[in-house]
Amino acid sequence: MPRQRRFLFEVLAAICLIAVPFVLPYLNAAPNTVNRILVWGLFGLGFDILFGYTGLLSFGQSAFFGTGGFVAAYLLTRAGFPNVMLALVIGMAAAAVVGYLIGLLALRRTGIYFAMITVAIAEIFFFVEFNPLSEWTGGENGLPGVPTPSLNLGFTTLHFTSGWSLYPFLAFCYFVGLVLALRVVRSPVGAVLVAIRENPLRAAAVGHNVWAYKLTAFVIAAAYAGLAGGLLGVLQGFMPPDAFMFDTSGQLVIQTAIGGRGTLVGPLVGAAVWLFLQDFLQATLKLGAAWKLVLGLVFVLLVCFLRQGIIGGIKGLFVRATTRAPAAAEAGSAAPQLTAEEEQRAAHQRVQREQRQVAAMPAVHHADASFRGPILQATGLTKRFAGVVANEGIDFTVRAGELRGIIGPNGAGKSTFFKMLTCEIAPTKGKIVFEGRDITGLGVTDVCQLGLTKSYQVNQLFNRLTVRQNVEIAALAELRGKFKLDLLRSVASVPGLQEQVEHTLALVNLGARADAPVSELAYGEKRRLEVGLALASSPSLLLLDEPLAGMSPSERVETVALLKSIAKGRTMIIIDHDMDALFELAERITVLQEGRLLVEGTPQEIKRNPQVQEAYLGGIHEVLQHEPA
Ligand SMILES: Nc1ncnc2c1ncn2[C@@H]1O[C@H](COP(=O)(O)OP(=O)(O)OP(=O)(O)O)[C@@H](O)[C@H]1O
Repeated sequence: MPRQRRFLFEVLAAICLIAVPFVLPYLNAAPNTVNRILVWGLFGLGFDILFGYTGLLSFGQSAFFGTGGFVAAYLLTRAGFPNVMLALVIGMAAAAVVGYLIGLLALRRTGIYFAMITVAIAEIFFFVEFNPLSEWTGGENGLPGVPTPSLNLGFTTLHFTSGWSLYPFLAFCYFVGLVLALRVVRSPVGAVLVAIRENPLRAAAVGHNVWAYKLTAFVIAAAYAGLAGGLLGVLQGFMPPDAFMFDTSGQLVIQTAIGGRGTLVGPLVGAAVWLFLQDFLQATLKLGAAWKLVLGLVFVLLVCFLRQGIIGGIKGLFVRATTRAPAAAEAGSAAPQLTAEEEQRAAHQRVQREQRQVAAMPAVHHADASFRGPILQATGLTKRFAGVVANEGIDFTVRAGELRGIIGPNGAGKSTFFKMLTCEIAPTKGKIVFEGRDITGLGVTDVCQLGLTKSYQVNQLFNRLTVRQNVEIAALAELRGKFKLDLLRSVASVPGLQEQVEHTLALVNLGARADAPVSELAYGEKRRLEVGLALASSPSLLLLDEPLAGMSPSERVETVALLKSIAKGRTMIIIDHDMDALFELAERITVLQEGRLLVEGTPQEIKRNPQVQEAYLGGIHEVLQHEPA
């Protein structure tokens, strides 16, 4: 969200919050219900950062809601603490600390296992609150007598007691929470959280410390939950034991799904639907306990017909309307249809234009200028998977500035070799030295940060983001390091980011497609973006795993031309099955066969090598075909 739009959104949110006590009483809305919606909305802001933005579905938020609530309530009711606001902040901090400790444990697992751990944690907290800690928490009686806040302005004191009188205090807390959450999701940290939701493997491979960022989201969500828990006690004048109940976590998940995840205000809207419907079904229609049945049906219908939730659905309609309008305008002034020949000429001119642009740009490099030896040296590299020997005793050296090709029949162990070089998997035996440093046993993130990365054989993109956002994610890792808590700055204000993104887009010839979502790209464009993600981290050694795989002949021509221009001033290793392309591109070729290094040499030597022809027996033709006449 650009800065002006975010500011407009904040002003609109403030106006809505101010208008509520003037409008809703005319609609017979109970102030207590409105206040509860704000508390749940605040609770949901943190949860949405965790679930909607980072993709971590936690069923354990009640643990933090209860912790914050009971710590604040205990201070105010039993410890004689005089300041309500400070007690709320201490409760929030306690929930954040507990969130940090629980996160250390829960984030060791992903997906359903993570969700299961959070369920167990919620249950443990519920048990602890009712049993060993009941003396402090009041057990099933909770903690009565929680005071309401007041604000001394010097000349007068404002008392926020109950109903509409408490509303301004809660609305202010929600507004501050919303503004901070908006800052977080628009910050570089927010961009990385979305990348983790979309493709954690690639987020780690481009150099982000995925685990640390997940922990950050977990702690933020716990802090919001803690503050909301404290406010619940203030709102009710009593801290209820059910704050810790699993139902609380479940209700939060459902409200977020109803309102729309990944929207921040979705949980507030979901809470409004839930609580107004509850009031209406129970108080007006007198349905008694059956209100949950009706609410359940509403939830099922919403999930079936409005999968993105209410706000998500509205947002979708808005995006469709605003993207259709320029498309219609473009259609009105559509360029005349080109013939195939004209299209080919245009493509050729485009490549030449991009190459000229690239040549004019300074190459951004990660390389250690003081380093003089071979850039990469692998010794005795071996990988065994149970009974399968994928690589065996490979010795391999690449000098700085070289463009090396790797070929080998299917299953020869090429991709496994790349995975070991980038530390995606650990070798069973052997050693890897990069720029004079032993990197054996490091992780893929650290190695990328050192300047060694790869593009994948099967695209690993951030599919629901635009081309520009994809490249930004990779560039952010290079510019900010693997972990940085710049939570309150905007992505656009990261120094050097825009230059690096534009440079990379030009390198892979995607400048014109920068704002297109990945899902709208042609296959060849996706392959180029795959290379772009690796390039955006300015590696000193770039590995490309089958960059031409699956491309049409014209896409191959275009991409080979791009690879040539990318290769200038870089060190690259390319695996591909396209012999023509590789013999044209590489200075030296390494041939793998059955996991071992068969031979190494110039393209001419490799073409003539009888061992290579033998290795490609099934494809002997293929190698011979490329012999000069
Ligand atoms: N995770 C794994 N578990 C078990 N075996 C594996 C694993 N990864 C690779 N292999 C095996 O290791 C061998 C080498 O596989 P690898 O993918 O490295 O070959 P490749 O030369 O890249 O093949 P292709 O050209 O088809 O991509 C194959 O026999 C493969 O089945």
